[in-house]
Amino acid sequence: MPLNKYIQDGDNQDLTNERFKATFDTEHLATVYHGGEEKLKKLRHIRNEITKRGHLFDSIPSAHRTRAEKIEDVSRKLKNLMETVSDFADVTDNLDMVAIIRDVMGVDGFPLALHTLMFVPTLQNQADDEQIEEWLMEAIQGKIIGTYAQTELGHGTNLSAIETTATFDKSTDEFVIHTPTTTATKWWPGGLGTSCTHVVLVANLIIDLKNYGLHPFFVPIRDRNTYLPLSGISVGDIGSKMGVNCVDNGFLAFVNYRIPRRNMLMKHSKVSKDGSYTAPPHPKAAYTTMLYVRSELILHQSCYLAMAMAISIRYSAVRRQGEIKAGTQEVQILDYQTQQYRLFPGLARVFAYVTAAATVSAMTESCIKDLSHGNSDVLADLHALSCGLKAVVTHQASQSIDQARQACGGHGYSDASYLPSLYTSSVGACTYEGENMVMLLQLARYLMKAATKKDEGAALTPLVAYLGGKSDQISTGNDKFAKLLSHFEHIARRRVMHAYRQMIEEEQHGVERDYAFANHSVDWAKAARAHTKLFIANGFAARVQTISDDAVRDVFTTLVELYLCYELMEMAADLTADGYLSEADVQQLRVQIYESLKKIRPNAVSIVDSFDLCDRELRSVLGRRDGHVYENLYKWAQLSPLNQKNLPHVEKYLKPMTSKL
Ligand SMILES: Cc1cc2nc3c(=O)[nH]c(=O)nc-3n(C[C@H](O)[C@H](O)[C@H](O)COP(=O)(O)OP(=O)(O)OC[C@H]3O[C@@H](n4cnc5c(N)ncnc54)[C@H](O)[C@@H]3O)c2cc1C
Repeated sequence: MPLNKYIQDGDNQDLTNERFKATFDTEHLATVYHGGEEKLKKLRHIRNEITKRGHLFDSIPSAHRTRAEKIEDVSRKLKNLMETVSDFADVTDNLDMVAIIRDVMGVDGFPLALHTLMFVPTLQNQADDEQIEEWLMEAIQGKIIGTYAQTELGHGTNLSAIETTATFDKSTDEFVIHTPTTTATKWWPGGLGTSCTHVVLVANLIIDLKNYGLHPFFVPIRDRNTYLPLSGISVGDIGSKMGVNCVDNGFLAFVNYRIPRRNMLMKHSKVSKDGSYTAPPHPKAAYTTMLYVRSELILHQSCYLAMAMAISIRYSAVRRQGEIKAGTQEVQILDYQTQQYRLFPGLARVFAYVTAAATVSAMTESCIKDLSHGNSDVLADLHALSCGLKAVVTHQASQSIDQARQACGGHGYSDASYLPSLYTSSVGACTYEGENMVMLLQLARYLMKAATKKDEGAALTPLVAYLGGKSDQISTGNDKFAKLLSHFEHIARRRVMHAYRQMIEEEQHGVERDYAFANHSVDWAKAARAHTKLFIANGFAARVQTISDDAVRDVFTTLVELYLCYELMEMAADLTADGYLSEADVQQLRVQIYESLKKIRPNAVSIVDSFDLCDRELRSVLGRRDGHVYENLYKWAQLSPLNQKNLPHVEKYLKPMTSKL
């Protein structure tokens, strides 16, 4: 019995040969990747149930549809899904729902994406018990469809400049919602364009002319029967975008629109009938939704990257192009070291990010529990970390996906590969949920405080304890990765303290701290990246110890080795600066990368098989399990609507040019 369980008769022979090379049991790696036997079993059960339901599929690939048709297709599947999903899955289990949505909807989004990802979680975390009782079930059942409306035309990042107002009118016990200027128009919320009946609106709370800052409000915007905008509301779609075009991102403006006082989400802050305001117990209590969403985002990114790796690595085993020595047989492109160097670091990142997502999700859950008991000790650490992870993971995942696309040559550029959708969906996340550079600078401010503490000899929390270490103490312990991890610590410490010292020096010359920080923000952003990479690297390396299967642990160890060396080489200049490592040491790291590529090569296809992604989910002609790429690319092209007869552009413009009649 071959160790790779994805072999079937009739498959492309090159792919089958690859699968026979596996040194580990793909079932065992799939179990590790999916977080345990039970989870893998459940995922497969769900997939089988979806397979039985034809009304959850598309008959024509999405790439051949117009934007309106795509939105219609995903909406049909969504309605069908909502009617049956509870028969085969636990709708409150987030992992189940992520898998189902990815399978049925794909990665270009759907009108209720923000409803699931932001609207419902915001109600869960920020509505009080009575409000939850009133709205949550209807929201979960899709009787209320919502989104999260925060960004305005004029301001996204700078929340303090958000202009929309919610002014309390004591006489009627209502809030009056108003859009005072064009720039105050809400812009971007997913699903707002055509689909939502409600929004969680982020607006300035005004009581007796005093502005209490931004607060969330539950606001109906469309009639649930007619779908017409309610009086006082202007709403619509903002048009097509680089990607995620199955989401109808929208605009929204209000003219003195009234909602009851009790429509302010009041779990944390409250306004009573007489207009008195109660502040939240912890000023950042509402951050928990953000933490939750960011941990989800990291998980989504790891899935997108896993899909891109499965597509590009399988295709690279099927595709033959060129010869290593002239006159010999054309080689599988996966045999080129350059191809491996392009793809395998991305493969290692998949496992690194899955591990980081699981860790940060557990930390978030425990932080939310602590907060409910009034303990907010870890919130600052976790919030800062989540900013860094969001920025580093979305950026690197999208970079690796684009590398995967380029590594597939011309066919990678075709929508038939699904790589363009994966890239545009992944790269969008560099902007939403906190623009990446701004996220890094938020983490940098936390690191600045930590560096100050270190300077003052004060105690450091565990996540920044490395700042107190010394760079001349390269670990010589037995742990395989200890030395590499001490290099990560060195880089993070060096970058943080370098940015800090530059800033302090300016301060000593009379520059105010805010300006001194801003003048060194590039260095601070680099410090934030290094801090985040250290966290990911530590978690990934530690994960190896938890794997009991020897063969899987060997594969995992090689992936960790590649990950650590590759990320270190991306920051190589920091390693040789100040004589920390010699050129020869750095060359050794480079050699270790090439060795890891060689070790991964025979297992590459089996590793991506172990992601256990089915063809329906992958939506990629290049990434098909059976490897029959060429005949199916031909079939895919036949479905193009441009292959119809008598196209208007030909009839109206081209024929008159070419016709001799
Ligand atoms: C696909 C997609 C979906 C979205 N969905 C939603 C949604 O559902 N709901 C919603 O409310 N919003 C949504 N948004 C909006 C998104 O949250 C904002 O675009 C994002 O917060 C960035 O804000 P901005 O567009 O105003 O960019 P800006 O803040 O104007 O950023 C522009 C540039 O300025 C830089 N910059 C800004 N401030 C600073 C600073 N302090 N220091 C240094 N550099 C700075 C940034 O780094 C960036 O390079 C979505 C956006 C996209 C692309």
